[in-house]
Amino acid sequence: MSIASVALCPVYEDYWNFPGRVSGHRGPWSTGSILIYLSVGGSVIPMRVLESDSIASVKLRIQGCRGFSAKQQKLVYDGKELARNNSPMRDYGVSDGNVLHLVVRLSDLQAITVRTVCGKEIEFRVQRKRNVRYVKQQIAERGGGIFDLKDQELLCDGEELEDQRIIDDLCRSNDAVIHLLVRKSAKLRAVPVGKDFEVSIVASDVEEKVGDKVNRWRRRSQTEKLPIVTVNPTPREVPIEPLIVNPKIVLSPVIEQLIDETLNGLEKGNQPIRSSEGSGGAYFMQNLSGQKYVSVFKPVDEEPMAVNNPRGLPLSPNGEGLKEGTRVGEGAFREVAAYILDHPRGGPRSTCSDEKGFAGVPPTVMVKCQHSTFHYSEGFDRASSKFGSLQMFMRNCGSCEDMGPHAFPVEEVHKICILDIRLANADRHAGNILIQKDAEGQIVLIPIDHGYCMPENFKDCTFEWLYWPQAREPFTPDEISYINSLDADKDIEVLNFYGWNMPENCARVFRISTMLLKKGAERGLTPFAIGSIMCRKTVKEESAIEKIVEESEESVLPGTSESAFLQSVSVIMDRYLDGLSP
Ligand SMILES: Nc1ncnc2c1ncn2[C@@H]1O[C@H](COP(=O)(O)OP(=O)(O)OP(=O)(O)O)[C@@H](O)[C@H]1O
Repeated sequence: MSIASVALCPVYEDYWNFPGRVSGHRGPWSTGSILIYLSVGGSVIPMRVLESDSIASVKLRIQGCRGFSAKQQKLVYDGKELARNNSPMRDYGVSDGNVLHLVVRLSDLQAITVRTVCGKEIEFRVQRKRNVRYVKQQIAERGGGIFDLKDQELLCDGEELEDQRIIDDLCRSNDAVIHLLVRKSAKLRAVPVGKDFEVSIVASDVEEKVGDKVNRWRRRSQTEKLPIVTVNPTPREVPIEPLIVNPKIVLSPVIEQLIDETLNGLEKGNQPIRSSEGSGGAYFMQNLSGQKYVSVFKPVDEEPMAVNNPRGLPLSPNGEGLKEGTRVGEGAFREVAAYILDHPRGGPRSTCSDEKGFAGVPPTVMVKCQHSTFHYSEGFDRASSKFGSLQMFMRNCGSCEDMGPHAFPVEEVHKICILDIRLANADRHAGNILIQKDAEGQIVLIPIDHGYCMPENFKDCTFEWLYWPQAREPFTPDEISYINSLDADKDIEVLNFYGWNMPENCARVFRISTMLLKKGAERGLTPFAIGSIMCRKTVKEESAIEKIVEESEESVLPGTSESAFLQSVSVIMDRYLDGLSP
């Protein structure tokens, strides 16, 4: 966006009120003071900063003035995310008069915790736009039928909350304690905790009943027969169907069910709901009853800087994505590739298997989908379907952004470290790991959002877990044996079979990442040590792996085959790693 076009947009008066502002002219500002423009939601906010200000401090100032939590902000300049919080603005080339795009990730979901007196918890998240009745339905459903809908009463300040009351209004305007009464012998109490509220049951005999019912419900769902999907048996237009490029591919039952349930919801008229989080378009797809999200659809044309991006990000000038070495429109392939390559412990799964992968990437498939609620910059085009990734919606009680890492089990962190190192993930922030609790209350981490995996270079590799203590623990023998079983060449073939012919540069990065993971694990290096080799400390300072690649490039003659080049990388990498050992 040019300054000329900025002038046509409404300008907020906040400029005059920004803390730290002394007067209207540049004079009083110390050297390095620049005026930038924040473009957010169709408005432009001028802001004076220092070139030496870190990204984190700029985000904090935005938080102070606009109220958006720094953690929920994403700043984009010149088509790139300013992802390294400790780096100064100048390292990203931001200078006087530049326009930065601010994407705010507002949480769509309100976390609710129902806790029994015995400490058992039922956790779920509801969309903020939902009403009190919906919350009651969820409590009834999650409680395995113990809290009948008709028995529940939600109270606030002694007043009964009507079923139509919207959750967002309730949580925003009320700091008071909310009580949920169950007209049997149980009483629940909800207390606001930060932006969430926590509901606890005040009753003595509930726990056992909840356990029984939940178990019975689980048994029932396990024995339910999976519906068989028929993929467009007639030429009639269906709202969603899988994209299968290789006729040898047989969809696994879990993928069939995912598509089928999404189709049922669409055919019933349950609209996709656009997430207010994220820098691209992501839609929560509902099931038949409209009571549950079953999947998340991310259309390729709504990716950041793609033509129909709903977050107002400008078009990419050269086709490069928000992260270095990625391409706009390829995010969906990468999402699917991460699921395919997340092999179970026993090795790659067959196409019709739905065995869970080592890291637990949710089942993901490429689909073609049509709906008028999707974003079209130039109006809905009835004739066109959108292509994109469809991923199973994973029940969760928040993301790692909402919680300190200390409670995460080491093996849960390690499985994500292994995935990210292999795939040279350029977007592993804490919001991209969901938290679930299993039947025993143990934390399970779910990696999502793999649209920036397998880039063409290592420049933007970022791993949130690098700062977590678990990453400094050594790999277990089990993990090492999984790492030993990995084979980058075979993985590339597998992706080829699924129709993704990985570009040469991406394949090179992928092979080198796998090589580093294997060599590092063999030498007893921790995920932290290996991850540190892959990540830059600052925007400008090259990582060790980049230097290894550079040295290898210089050491081979032009026209050298890829395998000879990789051989050279292997030798230089060995030398580097041996130098690290005590
Ligand atoms: N499989 C999933 N199950 C449950 N929720 C999901 C799933 N995938 C994405 N989400 C949620 O959907 C919202 C949008 O997802 P998306 O990955 O686009 O956002 P994001 O991680 O914030 O993106 P970005 O990295 O661009 O900031 C987030 O709230 C995310 O937690």
